[in-house]
Amino acid sequence: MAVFTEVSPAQAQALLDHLQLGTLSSLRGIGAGIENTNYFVDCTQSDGHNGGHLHRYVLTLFERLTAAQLPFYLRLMQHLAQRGVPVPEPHADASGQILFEVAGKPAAIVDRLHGGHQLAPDAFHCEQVGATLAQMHLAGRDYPLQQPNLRGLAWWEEVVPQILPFLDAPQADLLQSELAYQQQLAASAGYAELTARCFGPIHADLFRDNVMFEPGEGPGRERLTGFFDFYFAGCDTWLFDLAVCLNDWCIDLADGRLIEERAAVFVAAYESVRPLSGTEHRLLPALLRAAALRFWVSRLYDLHLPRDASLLKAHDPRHFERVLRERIAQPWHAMKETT
Ligand SMILES: Nc1ncnc2c1ncn2[C@@H]1O[C@H](COP(=O)(O)OP(=O)(O)O)[C@@H](O)[C@H]1O
Ligand SMILES: N[C@@H](CCOP(=O)(O)O)C(=O)O
Repeated sequence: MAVFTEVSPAQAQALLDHLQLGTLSSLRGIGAGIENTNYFVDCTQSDGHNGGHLHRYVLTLFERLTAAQLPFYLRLMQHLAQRGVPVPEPHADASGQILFEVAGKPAAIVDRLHGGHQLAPDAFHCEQVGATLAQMHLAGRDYPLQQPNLRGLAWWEEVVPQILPFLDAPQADLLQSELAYQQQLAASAGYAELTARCFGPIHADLFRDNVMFEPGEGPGRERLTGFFDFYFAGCDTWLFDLAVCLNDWCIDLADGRLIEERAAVFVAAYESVRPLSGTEHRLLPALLRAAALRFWVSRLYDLHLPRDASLLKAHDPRHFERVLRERIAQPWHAMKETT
């Protein structure tokens, strides 16, 4: 069940009319979401010939985020799309508004990306995600809105004490010691350099299920069509975003081990667009630990302290416990480009 709020064709058409997007031809609820209500919306726009062109959009009704919280995310998508980053662009009305109300919920219409997820990525997929991630970071540098990463250190400090009673002793030790390690890191001169120079809007949740690919030329040459689901975005170090990606795109999901060849390709592609500084190279192992901790904490929190009437289906926290233990036991440095 992922359509939490029903939208009628008349309600969808009213929004399409307001945005001058054409005539509704199909409205289908999307089953995959766990957080918002999403519909695929197809419509035709008359060009005076052949019955018009088909345009494909996604209508999202926000079930958790409020109208006050949404501009940071939606304006970021608009900002990035207008700078050529492949992300769904929210459609604006004649006055420039991009946030509307449908069936009593805040709502937006964005472009539909072509293709589907690649849940078993190879080096070619990682190369494309790495390069596009760096492109996105650079394009976000002049984004004017500010919001911290709401799943960053301050949030870990707030929720770790609430989670600890649910853990066994080795888990509690690991959680506390890793939090202390990350607090020290955040207070270090190297980290201050990252926040001063290598910082901006990040996606912060760019897992395999938040990127689309479509078939390309030749077998195994799928082409990236875009990043989506920006609703954990915030301002943080670019290196944290890279670490989140490496911990999902470049690991063996069975045991959390980093697949070093794939990670090296990912980082090299990223650096082909934005080279990492010496400090970023030095701190990558620590940020890989931070990125593992972030999702271990959120998964523990969602499992043990679900929000009232939560729509979330909790993911398995043990996966990111394994990833964290791996990153501590086997720190990984990307080779620094020397050319
Ligand atoms: N802009 C988009 N283009 C194409 N498909 C999309 C787009 N946005 C969402 N989807 C589809 O809807 C599904 C659910 O979206 P998602 O953002 O993950 O929902 P939720 O936030 O509820 O988890 C995705 O897996 C994807 O198939
Ligand atoms: N990627 C996170 C969960 C975030 O949910 P999403 O489906 O909205 O991306 C995790 O794996 O814990």
